[in-house]
Amino acid sequence: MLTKSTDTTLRKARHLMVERGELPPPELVGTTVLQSWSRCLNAGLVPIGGPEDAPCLEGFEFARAVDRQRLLIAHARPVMEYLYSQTRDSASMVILADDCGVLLEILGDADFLSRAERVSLRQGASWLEQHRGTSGIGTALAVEGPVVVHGYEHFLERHGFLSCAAAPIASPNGRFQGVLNISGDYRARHPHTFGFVRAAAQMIENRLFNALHGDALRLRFHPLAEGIGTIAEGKVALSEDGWIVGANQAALALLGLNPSDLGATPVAHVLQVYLKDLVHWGLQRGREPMPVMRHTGECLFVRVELGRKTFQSFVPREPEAKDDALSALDTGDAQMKTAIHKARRLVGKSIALLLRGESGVGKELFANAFHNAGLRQGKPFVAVNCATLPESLVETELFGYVPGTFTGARKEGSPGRIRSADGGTLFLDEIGDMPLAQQARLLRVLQEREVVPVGGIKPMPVDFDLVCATHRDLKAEMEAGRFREDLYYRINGFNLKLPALRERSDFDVLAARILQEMAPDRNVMLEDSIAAAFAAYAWPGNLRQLVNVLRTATALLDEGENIIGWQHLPDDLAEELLTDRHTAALPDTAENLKELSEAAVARVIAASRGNMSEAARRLGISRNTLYRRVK
Ligand SMILES: Nc1ncnc2c1ncn2[C@@H]1O[C@H](COP(=O)(O)OP(=O)(O)OP(=O)(O)O)[C@@H](O)[C@H]1O
Repeated sequence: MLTKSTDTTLRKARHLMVERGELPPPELVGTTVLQSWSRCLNAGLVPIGGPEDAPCLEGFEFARAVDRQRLLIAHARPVMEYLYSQTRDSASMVILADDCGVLLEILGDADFLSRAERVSLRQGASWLEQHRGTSGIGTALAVEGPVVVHGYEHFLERHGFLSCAAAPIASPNGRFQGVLNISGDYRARHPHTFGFVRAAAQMIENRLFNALHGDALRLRFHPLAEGIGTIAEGKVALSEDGWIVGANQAALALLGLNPSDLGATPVAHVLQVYLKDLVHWGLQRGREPMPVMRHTGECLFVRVELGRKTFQSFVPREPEAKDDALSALDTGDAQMKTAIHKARRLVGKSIALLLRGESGVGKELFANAFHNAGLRQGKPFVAVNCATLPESLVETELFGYVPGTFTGARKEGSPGRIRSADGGTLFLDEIGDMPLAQQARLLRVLQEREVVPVGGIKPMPVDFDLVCATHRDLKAEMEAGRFREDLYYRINGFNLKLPALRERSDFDVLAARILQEMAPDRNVMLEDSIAAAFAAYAWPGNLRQLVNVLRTATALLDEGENIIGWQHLPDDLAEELLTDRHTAALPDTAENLKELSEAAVARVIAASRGNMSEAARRLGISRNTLYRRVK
């Protein structure tokens, strides 16, 4: 608290106190100083003369005091060094004292330090009011707030050459842990010192808070959204089950709590909000402040900061056998497993996901599963194929338009696909095919999180998770100048490559699962020779091609029939399969070729339903040769 006295009134006030032993009237000296003088007189201190016999810790006792405040010292030291660098050569010193007023650390100019030494401003000395009268450190501890004590406001006459600015440092548990103080020659008093000290004390408090609660879920709040991040913001740390375990002074005041309430108050007792809602908000909205009502009816704006512990305890950890939408895509292939595992870790983190992979590998299905595995499940999943949109329509389709923008447009305008994804997930398939002009516009949307519809001027806020997909090499597209570099980095928060079907090791399980989904009551299976041919086939159209083939074959099954044979396959595919031309990765050793050719012969015989003449014809060899081969 700043004092109000001038030199003249202060001289009068001191005269009354020193000469007559009376407390001066409040108009002569500030209340803080007056009350401090009163405490000093009550403690039996005499303002003039008197021996310098106040306590000073030394040796083991001082070492113990330092040890008790190791954390405070470690976090205060860098801040003190910064303060000192700002006040160097100004006949002053920066002091850290503990909660008992014992000076722990001192940085200062050599000349001033020796003057200060003479009045016991040295390590180990206690500067509690009852020991050394009114002073920055002692009075800040007594009033539990920041103070300036200037010149002869100090109770003891011999401290009159000092000007002190001090601010208490609260611990992350809401109690006072120490004091930061700058003392200098009173003639060199600088008006900014007080603000400096208060800000520095808060820096130390923040460092302590983060050191103790950095892993926990933290809330930063203020009655005004703009107040978050300022010196006046409240800050609390929550335990994994939602109890308030740490708070700064502002938080205690804003929530009407005492330090003893910490560890004994669930957040839901002071704020009308559930823990899970705070976590969901943090996951979905990041730094955006959440309006939350106090039980007393006032509104606070709360920024949720999710620490490491939050992710471990609130967000389901990556269970291997998790039953979510992504797990449905796991049919045993190691590459897919890895992709699913990685994607699951990204769920709910608002990181733009870029899916790479050949056409038809299931990128859209994967994106949809990613959406459904997260907290945006139930919100829109909007897929846009950038390759199939006519260039002239890309803009209006994506960004929407305002009424009356062009002839033939809908009277009421259109929100566009991006705004339709608000709250959910936007999936931009074949992003590599988006025209350059629209890339620039999309980039703005992603940066600003706002859409300006075609023909409009008013930006509309949007909130969505972004998943993009491409079968193109976007880096090559960038180098060729067809894809914007800045957009590439925006959409590529994390990229995942989905394997081509021919690279997958789980063909049989995958095919069986697709058949099961297509005809849940029929137990449809592939004839063995077909299963073998399918497993070896290159599947240029990937899952899309496989799904189509299986759907057609299932449709061609007679009633009561449940085995898909060669007759259920389209001719062109059967031929491809039989000629082996498109089989995947042919092994190159003679032995493997022999095995392969035997397998092919066996397949053709099976496809010919054991009819050797037909098999020989299909293979282009005589019946006798065929018989020799199969002997
Ligand atoms: N695991 C799966 N199970 C069943 N069907 C699947 C699976 N994966 C993909 N499909 C089907 O394959 C087809 C192609 O999938 P999708 O459209 O997701 O692939 P894509 O890679 O996005 O294709 P493109 O890049 O050419 O648009 C879809 O009909 C989809 O339903």
